Amino acid sequence: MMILMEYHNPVLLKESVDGLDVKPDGIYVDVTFGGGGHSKEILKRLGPDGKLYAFDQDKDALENKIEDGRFTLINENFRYLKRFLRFYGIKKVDGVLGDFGVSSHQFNEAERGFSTRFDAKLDMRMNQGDKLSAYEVINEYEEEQLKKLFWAYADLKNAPKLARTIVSERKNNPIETSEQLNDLLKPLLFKGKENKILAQIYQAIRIEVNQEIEVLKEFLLQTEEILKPGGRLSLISYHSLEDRLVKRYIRSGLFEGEPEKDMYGNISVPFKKVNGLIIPSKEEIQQNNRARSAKLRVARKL
Ligand SMILES: C[S@@+](CC[C@H](N)C(=O)[O-])C[C@H]1O[C@@H](n2cnc3c(N)ncnc32)[C@H](O)[C@@H]1O
Repeated sequence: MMILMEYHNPVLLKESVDGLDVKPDGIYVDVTFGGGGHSKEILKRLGPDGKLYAFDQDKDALENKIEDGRFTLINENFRYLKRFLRFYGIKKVDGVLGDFGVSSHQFNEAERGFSTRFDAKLDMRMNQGDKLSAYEVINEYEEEQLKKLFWAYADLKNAPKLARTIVSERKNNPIETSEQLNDLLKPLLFKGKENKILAQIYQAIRIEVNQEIEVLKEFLLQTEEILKPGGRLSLISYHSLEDRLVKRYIRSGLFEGEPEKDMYGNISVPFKKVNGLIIPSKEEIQQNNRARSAKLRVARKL
């Protein structure tokens, strides 16, 4: 019997689309289209004159394109949000939704190399046309660069040892597959926690390959420019680095430090948060394990 795997089961669907406060004739952007779960929900709430633009850098997502005159799918990185909206003649929008990270489809396709569960070539590119893959990170990065990324993106205490081991192994043999990488690193990981730590290491490599932190910052800065006053930002993050950037940006329009006060002690900020942090219910996590680390933040453009 053939089992058809779902492309992706949307996380915090109702809560995140509620966060957009969809106006029937509004213009919205879903920057992480994937299987189109959030996009379909936005379209349901839009009237005949509404518009939805969606981005996904993975060409596999194109197979989920929605046939609807109000919908446009753009196969590009959302770091070019403003540029591509301008191409379609759009300067300002009513809401932007982002559901970051990888889709279940990407994670479950062995040859994409995102999962520790399969033996595959080291890859992890969300955009199959990108030059940098996990192979280059593991085989060509300096020991110091590897150490830094294991520290910064996975907070691993034994980052120096992991980096040293990788560099010494690849002098003899290139590390080409996930099985080779797993076999090399597992003996260095805390007994009983190997799989969990390995998943953190993979996530750190994935963040580097897809430049996720830089891309998120570039994207956030553009949302401030393209949202109309009162426009909504509804963003779902899956790891603390991402969530911290989103939280700080919503609070102060900055990624670090505090905003400057004027002579009266007032600060000028681009957004106001709409509610506190929203996380999935126990029921949602039971039905969809991928939801377990999700954090939703919603803000309104001032
Ligand atoms: C968690 S999935 C989104 C799932 C989607 N909300 C749904 O309901 O099916 C994230 C998607 O965003 C895409 N993506 C991640 N970062 C991206 C970026 N910087 N630019 C464009 N697409 C990106 C991934 O390729 C993936 O398909």
